[in-house]
Parts: sequence; structure tokens; C-alpha cells
Amino acid sequence: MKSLKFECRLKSRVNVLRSIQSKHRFQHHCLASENSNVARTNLTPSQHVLDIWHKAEAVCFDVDCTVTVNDSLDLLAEYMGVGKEVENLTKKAMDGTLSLGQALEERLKLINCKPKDIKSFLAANPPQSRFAKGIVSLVTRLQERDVTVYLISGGFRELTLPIAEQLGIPRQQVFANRMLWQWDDETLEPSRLVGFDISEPTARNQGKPQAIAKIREAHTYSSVVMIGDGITDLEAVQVSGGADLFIGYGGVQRRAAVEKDADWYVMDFAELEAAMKCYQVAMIGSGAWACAAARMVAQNALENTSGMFDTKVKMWVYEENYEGRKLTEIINERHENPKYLPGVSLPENLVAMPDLLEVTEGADLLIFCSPHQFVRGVLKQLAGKVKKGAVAISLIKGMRVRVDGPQLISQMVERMLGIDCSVLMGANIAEGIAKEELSEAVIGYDNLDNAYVFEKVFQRPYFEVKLIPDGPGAEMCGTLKNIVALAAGFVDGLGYGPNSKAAVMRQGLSEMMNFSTRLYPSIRSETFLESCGMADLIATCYGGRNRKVAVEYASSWQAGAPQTFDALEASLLNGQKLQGVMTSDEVQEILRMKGWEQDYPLFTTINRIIHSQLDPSYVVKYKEGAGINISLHADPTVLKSGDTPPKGPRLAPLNTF
Ligand SMILES: NC(=O)c1ccc[n+]([C@@H]2O[C@H](COP(=O)([O-])OP(=O)(O)OC[C@H]3O[C@@H](n4cnc5c(N)ncnc54)[C@H](O)[C@@H]3O)[C@@H](O)[C@H]2O)c1
Ligand SMILES: O=P(O)(O)OC[C@H](O)CO
Repeated sequence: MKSLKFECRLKSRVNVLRSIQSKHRFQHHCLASENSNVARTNLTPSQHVLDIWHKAEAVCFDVDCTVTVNDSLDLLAEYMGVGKEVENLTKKAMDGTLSLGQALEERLKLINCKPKDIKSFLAANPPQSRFAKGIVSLVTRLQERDVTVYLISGGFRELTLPIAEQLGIPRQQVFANRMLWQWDDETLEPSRLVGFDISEPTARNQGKPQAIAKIREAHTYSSVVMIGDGITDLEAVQVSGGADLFIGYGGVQRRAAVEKDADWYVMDFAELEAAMKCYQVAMIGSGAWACAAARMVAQNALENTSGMFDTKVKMWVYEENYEGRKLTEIINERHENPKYLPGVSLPENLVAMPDLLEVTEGADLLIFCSPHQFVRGVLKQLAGKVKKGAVAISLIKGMRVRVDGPQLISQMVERMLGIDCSVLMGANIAEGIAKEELSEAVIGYDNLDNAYVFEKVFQRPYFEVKLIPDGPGAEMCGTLKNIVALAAGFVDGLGYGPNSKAAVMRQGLSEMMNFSTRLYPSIRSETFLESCGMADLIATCYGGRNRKVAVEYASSWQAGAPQTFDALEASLLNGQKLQGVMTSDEVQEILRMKGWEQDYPLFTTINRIIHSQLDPSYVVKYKEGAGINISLHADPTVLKSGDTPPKGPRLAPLNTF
């Protein structure tokens, strides 16, 4: 998994690098003048630049632009009484007329300080007294969004670490030069400055891209942004392996050469903060799970101090009357969905709306969570109408069968809306999550950047989300376990004990794995051990609705008064929808198309049971049940255990949508 994740990030990084590098070339051609007053397009970022800014996982600041007095070494020099001389050397280094190494060496010689001088300098000039306007707020908001912030300095750790500390940046995220000291034999303390460690990347020209390359070696960030005000900062995007984006900052020092070539040039950090993405989230669905999931999403939107999410979360409700009133009105008034998730309070920032297009208008993140048989109708209404750049996630467990084969719900979303769609799957019985009981889920993704955003949408202290690069695997698990849950319900309804139930569940898992990987060979076997796999199978087979209804179905047969699934769903679930019965039909249709029915005896037997072709007791004799040759022409006589089956095949009705 690690290597795939890495590959995926590397690919996106290389693409970004390429596009940035070509953008640089373009800028060089276009911008003839060196005059910084010329109106530049880079004062207004392009969508491409904004996209990288929004997706940045690491932001590296040149330490000089975090404080108002540019270059702490200059300030120390001033403190030591050699300000003018040192400032001249600094200018030469920043303008690129003196090599960085030489400049550092000469500046240190002039400063010639002792450790106690540095201490008293810092006491007289604490970092918090000289922070650049807006830096503390920007760094804090980035960190709140889990963006890793680095300081990269061509200066010295001794002066940079106190700044980092005040900004809440750990020392391992600081790249700077190290002073070398002569130790006093008597006091056993550093006494005299003798130079600096030239092995640090920041001690050399192109040190900033080298430091970033080191950062990238240690972490698999998909995009890294460099913010700075000097030529050496700009190099971060001019050398391969460096940053994906360079943002020039002119709030402390404005340099024409930097301003000219920056991908984006800002005078105030507030511009960067304002341009941070604020996602609007829409929940499409309002059943039990949709409400429990929307509750978490709205809690996160309300609590997000980083401003990453719009506080208002819109939820599409398939409008109906409940106790003589519109369900949307009741939800918005009581902050509860009394029909589908009674007794659970919903946050006030979750707004129920009956108009699908009004809900999705302007939404950046679309969460699909309606029973799977309704999704296609919903998507038809949305086709061509979702916001440009919007991305989706599906919480739906089910699939569709087309003439050319199966289609996962996420694939349907991608195809009909033309947007990326991740999936969130897991052992997630709605009522338990609404009670904030510990639960886990996976986000199966194709696009890691989108998965990171969705992780923040859903992760709660009681809801642990893990990212896995296997969307189809996770979705197939969530879909197929509903068939096995029917089998578990039959076993329970007939009064068999745990051994039988375990045997059926084991066979179910085995058929789930085999069928999934046969249809989608890229699916990973380890996915079946995640929350979406074995854990969801256990949860559903013990506490789910599919199991509950199947228990009653089997009991009704045993009592000699068989009931249909439709009737039981209506009487037991109060409008909630079973997914297992339809899924069994969909899967069986694929098995028939492929001639695989006998390879999946449990799936085939369950399908025959739900179509009244076999007595539910065949669940514990599934091999036999699948092997029976049911006559095409026979009356829909139900085979009871021990009956002689009629000869010839008989097709069950197809169920496609
Ligand atoms: N309930 C759970 O515990 C749970 C947990 C995980 C995943 N899921 C999955 O989530 C999906 C949604 O399930 P749920 O539990 O949120 O719903 P639900 O079964 O509780 O409720 C049914 C929903 O369908 C809506 N509906 C009825 N007719 C409709 C129509 N014609 N068009 C559109 N919508 C219509 C109803 O308004 C209601 O919101 C399913 O795929 C399910 O397998 C459910
Ligand atoms: O209640 P069920 O059977 O629809 O299952 C609910 C969820 O899928 C469990 O994760």
C-alpha cells in the first residue's frame, strides 16, 4: 500500500513540477520588463496556482519573511555594532551577486559573537515582537488543516529555532545552518565562533531546493509550496525535486526579480489565508446512515477552526409527509429526523432541503448516501449541473448491472457527473454511530488529495477513518456483505447456533473475495481485513437490517406462513430500505451472464431462497441448494429440504435499474 500511495503522490508531484516549470518558461517569455511596478498577472493567482495552494500538504517558509526585520543575522549584526557592513553582504547574497557560502562566512567573521551575545540579543529582540503581519494566523490555520509547516533559512539555527518555537513549528521541521563553536577547556562551554557547518544544504547555493528534496525524501507529500522573498527562495521551484509552487512575499522586502518570476506574488499573508479553500458540503440522502453521517459532517463543519468548511451543511431529503407535515420542515424545526433516525439530535447547521439542485448548487464536496436503487435517478437530475471542480464520495452499498457488466456506484457517479468519486465503507451501523460509539471506516480512493479532504470531513474522535488506495475493493466489500447478512439472518431465524453462522459467514467472505477479485483483478486481498471487509461483515451479520428482516423471513417459513421480503421490509423498517435482496439479484445476474453460478454456491442458494425457489433451510446446505437443477417450466413450487427437485433450469426475474 505504501509504495502505491507513494507512486500516486510522485506522479502528481511530477505532473505539477512539469506544469510549474513550463509556466516559468512562459513567464520568462512574457514578462519583458524588470520593473516591479508593471501590472503582473501573478498578483492574481491562476486557478492552477490556487489548486496547488489548496492541495498543499507542506508549506515551507523562508524564515526571513516571517519576521519584520528581514534577516535575523542582520539584526544580530546591528546588535553587535556591525550592521551596515553585514547588511551589504546580505544584499549581495539575496540578489545573487555573492555566493551564499561566502556571504555567510564573511558575515560571521564580522559579527564575531559569543553564545551569551546571542542570548542577550534574543532577550532584547524576542521573535514575537518582530513577527510579520499575519504570519502567526497563517501558520496556525495551515497547521489546523494538517498542513506541515517548515522553516527554511539561509541563516542560523540559533536564531531560527526561537522563531520556530513561537510559531509552534517543531525543531525537526527547521532547516538552517549551524554555527561551529570552539569549546572552552575550562568551562566546557562554547566560547568562540569559528565558522559554520558547510554540510547543511542551506549552507550552499540552491540550498532551499535541496532542503525541500530532503523533506520530500522523508515524506510523501503530494504538493509542497515555498514562500519567500529572496532569489534563493525562488530557486525552490527552479531546481528539479524542489517545491511545486513558489509564492513570493513582498510584505517585508520587495525584490523585483523575485516578484517577476513568482508563481503568485502577495504583499500580505492575509491574501493567502483568504485564498484558502472553504469547502461547501452537500449530503445527498437523508435515511438512517445519511443522517448519522451528516451529523458527523456538520459537527466537523461547526468545529473547524481552520475555516476549511462552510459551516452550513445542506442535506437533500426525498420529501414526504410525516405525521401530516413535510419531513424537511420537521427536521429543520426539531433538528431530528423522527422517521429515519429517531431520538438523535442533529446539529443546527445541518439544513434539510427538498430541492436536489438547490442542495448541490455551489457544493464542492458531494456525499452520496441514498439507497442504491435511487442513485441513478438522482444522478440524471445532477448531470451537467454540479460545480466545476466538485468531487464526490459514495457511502452507498450496492451496485448496478448493465448489459456490459457490473457498475459500482462510484463508477456511476464518475461516469454520469464526470467527477472523481471516492467511497467511505465500514462497519457502520447508523444507530451506533449516532450514539457516538467507537467505529471505524475506510476511504477507498483513486485521488489521494481528495481522500485527504474527505478524511477531514468525516474523522471524529469516535469515528476512525483510514485511507486505502482500493476504492473498488472497499465498495465491493460493502456491497456483497449485504447478501451474506441475509444468509446470517436465515441461520439465526431457523435457530441454528454460532458454529453454523460462522460457517456461513466464512463461506460468504470467501465468495466475496473470489467474486470481487475475479471482476476487478486490481482489488487487494488485505482490503478484506479492513473495516469495510471482515468487520462490516460481522457488524451486519449480527446487527444489521438485512439480517433482521432475513430472520423474520426464515421464521415465517418455519412457522408455515411465509412472508415476502417486500412485506417484511415495509412492516419492520418503517421506510428504510434493504439493499441485500436487490444486490443478490444483481450479483446473480452477473453470475448467470458469466456462467459462474456454481462457483458461488452460497450466493446462488441465497438468491434461490429469496425467490422462494428453495426453503430457507438450504442456507446450511448451500452446496446442495446451488446444485439443484430448478426447472424452467416448473410452477414456483418451493423446494423444502428433502424434496426431490424438478429438472431443468429456471431463471429468476432480473432486477436492474
Ligand atoms: N443504515 C445503515 O446503518 C447504513 C450503514 C452504512 C451504509 N448504509 C448504506 O447507505 C445507503 C443509504 O441508506 P440509509 O440508511 O441512509 O437509508 P434508509 O434505508 O434508512 O432510508 C431510505 C431512504 O430512501 C429515501 N427514499 C425513498 N424513496 C426514494 C426515492 N424514490 N428516491 C430517493 N430517495 C428515496 C428515503 O427518503 C430515505 O431517506 C444504503 O446503500 C445503505 O446500504 C446504511
Ligand atoms: O443495516 P444493514 O444491513 O443495511 O447494514 C448496515 C451497514 O451497511 C453496516 O455497516
